[in-house]
Amino acid sequence: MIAGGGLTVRGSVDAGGVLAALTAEDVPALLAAGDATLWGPEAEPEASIRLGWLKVLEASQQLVDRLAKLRAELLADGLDHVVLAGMGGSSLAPEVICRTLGVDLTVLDTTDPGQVRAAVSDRLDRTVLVVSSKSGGTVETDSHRRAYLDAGLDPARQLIVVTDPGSPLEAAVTGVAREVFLADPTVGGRYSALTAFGLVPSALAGVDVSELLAEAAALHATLADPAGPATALGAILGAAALAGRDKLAIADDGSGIVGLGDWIEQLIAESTGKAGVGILPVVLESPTAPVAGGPDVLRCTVGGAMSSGSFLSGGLAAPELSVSGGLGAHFLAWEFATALAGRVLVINPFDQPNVQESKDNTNRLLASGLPTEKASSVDGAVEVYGDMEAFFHGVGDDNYVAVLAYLDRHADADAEKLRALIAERTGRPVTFGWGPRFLHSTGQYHKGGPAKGVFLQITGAVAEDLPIGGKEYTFGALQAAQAAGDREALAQRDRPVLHLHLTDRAAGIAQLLAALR
Ligand SMILES: O=P(O)(O)OC[C@H]1O[C@](O)(CO)[C@@H](O)[C@@H]1O
Repeated sequence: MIAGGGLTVRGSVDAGGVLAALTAEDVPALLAAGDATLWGPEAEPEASIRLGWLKVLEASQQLVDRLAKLRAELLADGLDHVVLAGMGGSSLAPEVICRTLGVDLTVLDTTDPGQVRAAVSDRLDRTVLVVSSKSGGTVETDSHRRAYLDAGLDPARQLIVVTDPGSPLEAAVTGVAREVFLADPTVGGRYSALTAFGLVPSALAGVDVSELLAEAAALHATLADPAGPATALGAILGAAALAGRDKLAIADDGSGIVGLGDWIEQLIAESTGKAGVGILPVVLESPTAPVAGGPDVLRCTVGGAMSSGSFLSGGLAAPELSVSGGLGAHFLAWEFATALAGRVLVINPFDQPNVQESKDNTNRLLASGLPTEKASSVDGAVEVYGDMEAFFHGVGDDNYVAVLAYLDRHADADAEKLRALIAERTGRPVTFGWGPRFLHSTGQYHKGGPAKGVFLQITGAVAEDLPIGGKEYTFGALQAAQAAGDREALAQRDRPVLHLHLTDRAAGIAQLLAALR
């Protein structure tokens, strides 16, 4: 057990060799000091502009008063419903923070027309829209902003923007939005939890972010120590992956932190899944949910005060890793550990070289139109493009299955139950991702990580489409092009993809669940 800075890491994995090597080369201290050479010469140019998360806490602390003042002004104006439009690293942290503290925040990270329509028509007159995008060029986020403006949102009163200086979004909203927060450009999206990207939406929704920053500061003081908990975590992740335990099953053990697994998933999958290696996070519904897989899985519990020995039965009966502490400490520790694991795996943890492929395919399909495909078979509300039996029979002992659901994560929430059922049926680790959200997370790993994935893509009929102001395509067309674009990207890599289209979403999901049971 290693404890310090408000975080405790317990692990039964033999990480001694990796830890000794990291210590001998002084890596924890060098990383804490922001040394950009740690990932080799090829990664150095990117790393040299991506280590700002190690020294951002002071600047973040200075945001606290400004945010409190702005929140008070918004409330005085009758704006008490905060909506966050942002993908991946630009929304996952605020979602965890607000859910954990029971603060109401609507997160929009989808192109599903029904889900976007439901958000836009919910309390519009009381809504403050926070549009968060580092690059300022992410199509989903740009489309959300357009949808709200189309619906009549007054930007001078109701629009707040978080972006990097000089982005096209900054140019588009300066003088238009109520307030623009310019973030630190030396912090990449998935490392931005403790910057303006994590803090602005959370504080405006009503979270006192000081506590989060204090927890992170306490952990920060331990980073350079080779005996510190964040280094232990990084050494365990790296050593396990080197030894073939490259799936990280994550379950919350009842700590009250809600959704941390989804944030960790993006951080680890997008940071490590490249050059044919990587760690695949498998987010479980609970410690007793089926994990599946064998010695390739590292079982981890996060967030709680319960010790690993507390688990007597179920999926994570004997977690080999458990991490407990406050949310601020978790954020910084996992970021540090991921950067260390990147060094151990000899990859650049700050780029996402394969995310662009699906985006390029999407753009091409939006311009040229979707290919016409004919269903191989139709069963009730499910159109099958491929061979379902062959797909499931083809799942081998070294595969993982990724369920990719381009659906409404609220209205079609039952689709998530497919994960555990498919894990039980195939005996292999199964991930579940909502499209297009996962494209900014595990999507990098699917294309850049080990070629071991088999992919079940699910799309659904659109009852009522939604136009996007200033664009020739609708949300429905964008969603369909994203799904088709990702199918192409996977097929180009010879990965098996089975596409199911639900002509009636509720009936189709119920049918799939019944078939798997
Ligand atoms: O903040 P942005 O630039 O809109 O990007 C959103 C997300 O998309 C990615 O850049 C790539 O998928 C993520 O790393 C990032 O968090």
